[in-house]
Parts: sequence; C-alpha cells; structure tokens
Amino acid sequence: MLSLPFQNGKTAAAVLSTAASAMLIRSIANDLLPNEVHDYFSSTLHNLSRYFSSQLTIVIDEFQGLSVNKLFEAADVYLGTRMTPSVRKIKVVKGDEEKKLAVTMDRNEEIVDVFENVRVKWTMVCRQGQALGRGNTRNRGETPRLEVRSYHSYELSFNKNYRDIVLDSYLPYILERSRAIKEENKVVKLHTVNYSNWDLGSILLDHPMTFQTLAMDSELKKELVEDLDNFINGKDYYRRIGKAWKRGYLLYGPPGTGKSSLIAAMANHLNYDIYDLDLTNVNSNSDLRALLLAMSSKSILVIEDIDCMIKLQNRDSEERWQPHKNQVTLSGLLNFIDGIWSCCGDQGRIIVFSTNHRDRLDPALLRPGRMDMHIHMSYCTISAFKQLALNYLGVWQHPLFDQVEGLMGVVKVTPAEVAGELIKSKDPHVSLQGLLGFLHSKNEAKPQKEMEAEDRSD
Ligand SMILES: Nc1ncnc2c1ncn2[C@@H]1O[C@H](COP(=O)(O)OP(=O)(O)OP(=O)(O)O)[C@@H](O)[C@H]1O
Ligand SMILES: [Mg+2]
Repeated sequence: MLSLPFQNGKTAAAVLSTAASAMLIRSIANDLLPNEVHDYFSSTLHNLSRYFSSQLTIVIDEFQGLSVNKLFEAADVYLGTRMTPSVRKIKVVKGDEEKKLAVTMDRNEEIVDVFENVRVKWTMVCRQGQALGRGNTRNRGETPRLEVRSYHSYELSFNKNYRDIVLDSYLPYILERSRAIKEENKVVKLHTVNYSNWDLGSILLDHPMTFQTLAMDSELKKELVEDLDNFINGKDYYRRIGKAWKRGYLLYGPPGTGKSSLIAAMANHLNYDIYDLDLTNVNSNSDLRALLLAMSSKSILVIEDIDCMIKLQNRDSEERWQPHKNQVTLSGLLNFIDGIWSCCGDQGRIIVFSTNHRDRLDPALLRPGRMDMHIHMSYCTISAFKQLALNYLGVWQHPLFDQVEGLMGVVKVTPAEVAGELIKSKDPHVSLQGLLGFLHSKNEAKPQKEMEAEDRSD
C-alpha cells in the first residue's frame, strides 16, 4: 500500500471525496508509477471516488434529437427567476412575444436552489458534440445531416438520497412554474384575418385599457371580473359537469360607451389574445372551421356589431351555420362554434358579441343560456364620470362635480364624449368648465320629441 505524503499528514483515502485532491494524486502517480500500475491505480481511485461520492448529477441537454428539450427550456425560464448574487454573468434577451426581459445564466455559472429543504446546484455547461443539423430541417426537402456543433446543458447536482424528490417533485414543479411564468409574461395579441388567403395575421395588442381605468358601473365591473376569474380557474369544474370550457358575453349599448374598450380590458386582465372576426367575409363552413381551429388556446373570439353583420331572414334554419352570405342566424353560428370548440376540452374559450341594438338581435340568441352574461354599457353615469375624471384629471372630487352630476341626470352623454371634453385641458377647473359647456349645449339641442317624452313621464 502506497501512502502519499500530504501537508497535514492525511492519507490519500482520507481525502478521496474532494475532486481537487484526486487530481493531485493522479498527477503525482503519473510521475512516479509505471503505466500498468498507474492505470490500475487511477481506475481504482476513480471507482472509489464514485463509490464514496454522495452526489448525483442529472444532465439536461438543450436538444433531444431535433427537438428542443422541454425540460431544458423550462429550467432556463425558471432559473431566470432564481438568480443569486453569486452569479457573475447573465444573458438577457427580449422577444416580441414577451412583456419583460428574459434573464438566463451564462455558461459555467452556478445557481444554488433549495426545494423542500433539499439543496441543489445548477451549472450551465457548453459541450461540443455530433448532432443532427437543426438548421437544415427548416428548409423542407433537405435531409438533416450529422454535424459537430456546440450545445448547452444544465447539470443539476444534489445529494443522492434526494433522487426521488428531485425527479418526482422538483422537476415537475419547474415545468409548472415555467409555464406560469411564461403565461404572465405573454403579450396579448390582436389577430385579424386576411380573408383572401385565410392567413391569421397578428399584431401585439397594446391597448392600455384595464379594469382600473374603464368607466362603468362599479357593481357590474366587479361582477364581470369575478365571472372572468371563475371562468379561467374553472377548468376542472367544467370537466366535472361535462360542459365545454367556454363562456359567452354579449355587450350592448350605444356607440362610444366603451364596448371595444371593455374587450381590451378583458384581454389584458386574462392575458388572452383577441381574434377579431368579420363575419361578412366568411363565406363557408370550412373557412370558419379553419379559423376556429387555428385560434391559439387562450383567446377571445370577438364578433363586433353583430346586428350589422347578419340579416335575420332565416330564423327557421337556426340550428346550422349557413354559409350563404347574410342568411345566417347568430344562434346558428353559435351552435356551429360550440360544435367545434366542444372537441377542444382543455382550452378555455371566450366569445364576445357586441351590438348597438340588442332589440334587433335574433331572439334565439337572447334566450337564457345562449350568452352567459349580457352586459349593458350605458350612457355615462355619475360613477363612470368620476372614474373618467380620475383617469384624465387625477381628481376624485371637485366643486364643479355637483353641476356636472345635475346635468348628467337630464342629458344623455357617452363616456367617449365626456372623455373627449376632459382631455382638452390638464387643469381640472378649465376641463370641467369645458365639459359643463358641452353638456349645456347638448341639453339645449335636445330634440323636441325627447323633451315631450320627458315631460309626459314627469
Ligand atoms: N366606459 C369607458 N371608460 C373609459 N373610456 C371610455 C369608455 N367608453 C368610451 N371611452 C373612450 O372612448 C373611446 C371610444 O370608446 P369605444 O370604442 O370603446 O366605444 P364602443 O362602445 O366600442 O363604440 P362603438 O359602438 O362605436 O364601437 C375609447 O377609446 C375611450 O377612450
Ligand atoms: Mg366598438
């Protein structure tokens, strides 16, 4: 038995657990021993060090064959939120699809994470290896070739005893967390349809309207937000009761009362994309089916101004979507959409119809149960006015409010009109005087008929 001298008198076996010492022993053995003895010595040493090591390392490669390893992707997203001060180099990227910057660790950096009291260490490494060329696969028709290229891997090390916790709980937790992080970071898109080739074009929806700034009856707003929250959290509920996971909202009210603004607030609240469908351009079942199937999973299908789109001549054939222009009932359309959506059970779908004239709609659509919630966007109320004054002027109260409220009781004015006046000056007094002038002139211009009707009702 060979005992190698160490500074503090320990033998080689006593320091096997540290990798640095093992390397030192190997280099001394290299110099002192004949080849065979050296080989024997180093393989025994290697086995011993493996035997004594309490660590297990999981390697998570960037690619699996030609596809991206989902676990690698998830780790990338998750670790971006776990950066510690010990990390010296990070990478930052910003994609079109994300709201925030995405942070990832650079190669050879380490992050220590703790999960259910288990301490794990993540290291990002860069390797070279033979792999199928991914670049080629994008050009259809070319066969992928084996090529040498570098790729990234995460190495996840931890105490062997915790193997089950890491594999069964920690890694699934990372997959789930990364999904949630991506969801929060997703930008809302507005999709429009190019009807000539049925391409779904999309632009980022950068509409600033939120439920905080939307002026509408506060009770109704609260009820709607709760309804939306219940809906998005209701996947299991819908499954249990055997209903397709979908919800329909009918928004009605005069022009300028905030119907389109409300749709933007809904999309921003839910982080759902909007698909804006112009029914006058849809000519066949298969067109509509293709569009519905191409919609991304978390999305709102919007059909605005439905009363203008469809002439209600064909009430008999309510049960089917009729592809002949202007011969369709809305509830027939709804049935058609329901049929297609009912096979996509794990995706929450929302449909919103808007109209200026609820009274002109197909009565079948207005029956209970067809659209889940009917939302009336009304002329400006006092509470809506106060919300607008807060948005535009930053004031909750003002001496001129009483006069505004008095006039609003007798003049029908839309939130859009009020907003149009309030935006004219940042000075609350000037702005409110302007609004009062506007309300007075509107009152004076009231049509005779309307005044007579008011007199009769008094
Ligand atoms: N309830 C509201 N809260 C805040 N702003 C509003 C509201 N209603 C209207 N506005 C303002 O007026 C503008 C026009 O409103 P919007 O397009 O949402 O009305 P609409 O009901 O969809 O009208 P239309 O029936 O003509 O489509 C909005 O961009 C917004 O600035
Ligand atoms: Mg609108």
